[in-house]
Parts: sequence; C-alpha cells; structure tokens
Amino acid sequence: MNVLRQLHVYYREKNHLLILSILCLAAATALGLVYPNLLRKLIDDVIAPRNYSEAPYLALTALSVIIVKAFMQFLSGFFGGRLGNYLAYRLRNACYEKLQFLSFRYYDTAKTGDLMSRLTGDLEAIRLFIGFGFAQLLNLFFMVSFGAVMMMSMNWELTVLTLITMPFLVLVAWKFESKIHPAFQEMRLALSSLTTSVQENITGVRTVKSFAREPYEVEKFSERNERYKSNQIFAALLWSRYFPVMELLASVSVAILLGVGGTLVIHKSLSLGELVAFFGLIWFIIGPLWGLGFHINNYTQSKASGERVLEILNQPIDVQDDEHALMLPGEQVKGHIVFDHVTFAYGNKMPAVTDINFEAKPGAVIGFLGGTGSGKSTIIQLLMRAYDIDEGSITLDGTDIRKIKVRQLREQISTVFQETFLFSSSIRNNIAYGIQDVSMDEIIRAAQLAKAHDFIMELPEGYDTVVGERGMGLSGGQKQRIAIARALLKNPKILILDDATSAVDMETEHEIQTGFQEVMRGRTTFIIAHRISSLRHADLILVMDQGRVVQQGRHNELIHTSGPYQDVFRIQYADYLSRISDKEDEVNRA
Ligand SMILES: Nc1ncnc2c1ncn2[C@@H]1O[C@H](COP(=O)(O)OP(=O)(O)OP(=O)(O)O)[C@@H](O)[C@H]1O
Repeated sequence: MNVLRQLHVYYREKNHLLILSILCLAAATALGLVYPNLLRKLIDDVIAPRNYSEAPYLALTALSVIIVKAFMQFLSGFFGGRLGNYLAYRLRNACYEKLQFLSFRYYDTAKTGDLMSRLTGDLEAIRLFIGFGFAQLLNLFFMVSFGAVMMMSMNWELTVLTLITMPFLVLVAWKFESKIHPAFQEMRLALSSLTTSVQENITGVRTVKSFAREPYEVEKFSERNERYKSNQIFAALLWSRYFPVMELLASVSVAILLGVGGTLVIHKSLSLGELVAFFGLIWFIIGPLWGLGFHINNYTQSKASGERVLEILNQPIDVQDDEHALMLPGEQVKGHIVFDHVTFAYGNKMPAVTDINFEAKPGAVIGFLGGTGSGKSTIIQLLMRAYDIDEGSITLDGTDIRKIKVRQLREQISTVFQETFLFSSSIRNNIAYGIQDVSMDEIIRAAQLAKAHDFIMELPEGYDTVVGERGMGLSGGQKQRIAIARALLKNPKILILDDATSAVDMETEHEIQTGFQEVMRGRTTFIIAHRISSLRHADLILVMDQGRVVQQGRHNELIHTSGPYQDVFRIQYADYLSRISDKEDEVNRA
C-alpha cells in the first residue's frame, strides 16, 4: 500500500472523484442485493399464497432498481475515469519534469527504452487501477460483507456452513498474489528491455547496417522477446494453477448450500423463497471472490508499475541548488574562472581528473590538448556543474560554483559539444533553442559567424527547413555549424568548444576560428581540440594526460619545450616542417 500512498500525493486534490466513484459503485452493489430479496418475496409472498396482484409492483420495483443501478454504475465509471486520467496526466508531467532536472550522473546509466516504457505502459497500468481497479477491489469487500450480512439475517447457521470454504478461498487468493507480484515485476523488466532494444536499434540503425549486424540484432531481440514470452507464460501458468482451486472451493459452497438448504426446506425450517434468495446471495459472494484473482492481478501489476514510476520520481538529484544559492546578475558576470586543486572521479572509479589548477582571466582563451580519455571533457563538465567535484574548488568571479544557482551558472555558459544534437524542428528553432524573443536578424548573424548561413540558404526552405530526428539529413559538419550558431546566439560570458570543429574541414575550421576571434572577444573561452591549429592563439594551453595537467603554457613556448605538445605539433605539422627544411636545404645548396 506504500506505493499507493505515495501515488496518492498526485491525486489528493481529486479525492472527491475517488470517493464519488466508490460510493456510486457501493450504491450499485447495494441495489444488486434487492434482486434476491425480490425473488424471495415473489416466491414466498406472491406465488405460494397465489397473491398475484402484487406481481406487477414487484416487476416495477425491479425495473426501477435496474435503471438506478445502471445509472450508478455509469457515474462510478465516469468519476473513476476522470480520476485515472487526472492522475496519469499529473504523473506524466511530474516524471517529465523530474527527467529534466535529473543530473548527468543519472543519465550515465539510464536507458531510453526503459524510461519510455515507464512513461507509457506503467503509467497506463496505474491509470487503470486507480481509475477503476481500486473501486472494484473495494466494492468486492462491500459485496461480500453486504451479502454475508443479508444471508445471516435469514439463517445464520446455513450462512456459516455455506461460507465455510471462504477463508480457504481468501488464503489461496493471497498465496496467488504473493507469487504473481514478482512475476509481474519481472515481466515489466522484460518489457523494458524489449523496448530498449527496439529504441537502441532504431537510433543506431546506421551502425547496425554498416557492420551488417542485422542477424545479430534480430537474434538479440528474439532472446528478449523470448524472455518476455516466458514471463507471460509463467504468469499464465500461475493463473491456470490457482484459478481452478479457487473455483473448486466456490463450488463446494454451492454444493453445501444445495444439500443443507434443500434439507432445511424439506423440514420447513427454511422457506423456498429464502433458499432461492440464498442461492442468489451466495453468487453475490462467490462471484467477487472468484474475481479476487483478477483484481489482485490488476493491483499487483499496477503496484509493480507504481514502483517503477516512483523510482523516477524519488530519484535524488545529486547536483542541485544550495539552500542559500546566489543569483547571478548576468550583466555583472566577468567570466573569471579558477580551478583550485580539483579532483573528481565518476562513481567508484579512478579519478578522471586529479589536482587540476589553472586560472582563466575574463576574456581569456584556454585550450586543452590531450589523448583520448585524458580528462579534457571532464574539466568542462565540472565547470558547468554537470557533476560536483570531490576535492578542491572551482570559482566563477571569486564565488564557488556550488554556491551559485545551477540554472544561472549554466545560463552564462554556451557549449558546443563533440556530438551535435539537433531537435526534429526547423533550423531556425534549432539555432534559437532556449532563447526567447530572438529576431531573425540575430539568428542569421549567428549562422553567418558559424559559417552556416550559406548552406542553410541552399536548403529548400532555408531557415524553415525541418531537420529529421537528431538532425538526420545534414552532414556532420553542417550539424556542428548549426550547434556553433546556437551557442553564439546565446551570447554567453563563457564559451566552451568541446572538439567543436572536429567535423569540419581545415579550411572551414580556419574560417570558423576567424569568426570566433570576433565572438570570443569579451568572453572566457575554453577550446578542446585535437588539432594544434585550433589552439595556436590560446592564452593558455593545458596539456592533459591520464587526468593530470602535464604541461602548460602558450603555443610558442610549448613548441620549443620538449614534451607531448611538441610531439603532437611535430606529427601534425610534419608535412609543413619537412617542406620548410627542404626549402632550407635548397637555400643552403644554392
Ligand atoms: N559519464 C562517465 N561515467 C564514467 N566515466 C566517465 C564518464 N565520462 C568519462 N569517463 C571517464 O573519465 C575519463 C576522462 O574522460 P573524458 O571524457 O574527460 O576524456 P577526454 O579527454 O575528453 O577524451 P576524448 O578526447 O576522447 O573526448 C575516461 O577514463 C573516461 O572513461
């Protein structure tokens, strides 16, 4: 019930809908009790004494009861439906909002397909249970207790005898629930893994095809499908094992009633009408108890679903605003950044960066060079507080970034990532992402600076061209240029270019860099690059290796100091250097 209690927070202001739905259902149930009584009256007071004049009144009463009962059932469904939809709506919004604020750490391990299945299948199961199943389950108790009380009022000994099997029925139903719940949890997991495999396959379809891995993917999917099927079969097996036992126990009750009740009628201790009424009432009890399995099934499914949805909602956000977090008036930010003995590890792994120290004065350009996995991107992630550091401090204009409101900090930073993400929307919207009230002229200016304007104008609908999911239909370089335009439009105090020009050719890179000279003015810029050409003009270059800064200085100093920077320079400029030495040889020979 803890799950239901936690879910209750999301619909407590609509409690009245739940209460109305339950009351209407209870009223419909109570009206259902009128039938066996009418039957008893018909047999004992009309047919036996041949007092037929009362028959039309009884028929009229039955008709009115049917109409009112149907109306009550309609109202119960109506209120329940509104409640279920309201809850699903609130939960969907809450989950989506939570997903926006969850930290990068959460997404390091999250699976899209799994999250999608929680937001769709699991939410649907909760909607159905809270909207309808819960009232039905409660109604089951109403039916059993109303029926039992009415039977008791007619003949308590016969009632006790008839209902003797009921505790066993409840026991079996209870056992069934304890087995079916884990089975459903397992089934939900299997479904998630199935959805994940479809989602990953579609996202990575190019990789799959280029490696001709279609048969492997089909096999992988079949295995997961098989697991899902086995889970379903197992649940069905449990059902088929327990259901006959429940049916058998119910039938024993009916047999007792017929045997004992019949004898009582023969001995005139029970009227025929009462026996018939008893027969109607016993079904009033057995029917719902038979359905107990179904309702429990429903309940366990939605409990498992509720747990999965609440897992998202209860997920701690590890990077969030300090209680006294400072606002950052955008126009006053200078962009002075200091890393002081910063060490950070992802999870329990070895530190990704160790003892990082550097100062970026306002407007300075800081370059990072280093091999794969040397920690360059990590430094940038720490600067935008994607993760909180383990040791040391990072300050912006003298204030520790942990004391600044995360949103405000990030508003001052524009990042162009290694991998460009474009939304399936127009190019204009993609460039203006996250910025309100921006004019077309500003968008065009940003695109011109990013050298994107010309190719955009060549597209059939220019800036209104809608790009496919993740920018499908554009080349890697074109996507990157749009991302650069997006970053420039934000007009940030801090600009981060994380291998931002890796997908464009040297010539375009040079052009973009020239554009950057202009936009970098007055902004602190961090450039991660593999090409020395991108870093030549940096005020400070940090050379990274295995999470540590192994060299630092300006380009002209570093190329004259033996070390990794000089090595990379020699490799990248080998052609250029050999051409120079050839020329020198020629001059010497001459
Ligand atoms: N989200 C993450 N979770 C766990 N470990 C990570 C994560 N991101 C990076 N790492 C690890 O941290 C180390 C530094 O990675 P980082 O991405 O900072 O390197 P990099 O220098 O930017 O590399 P590249 O040039 O290939 O992008 C690597 O060992 C990497 O495996």
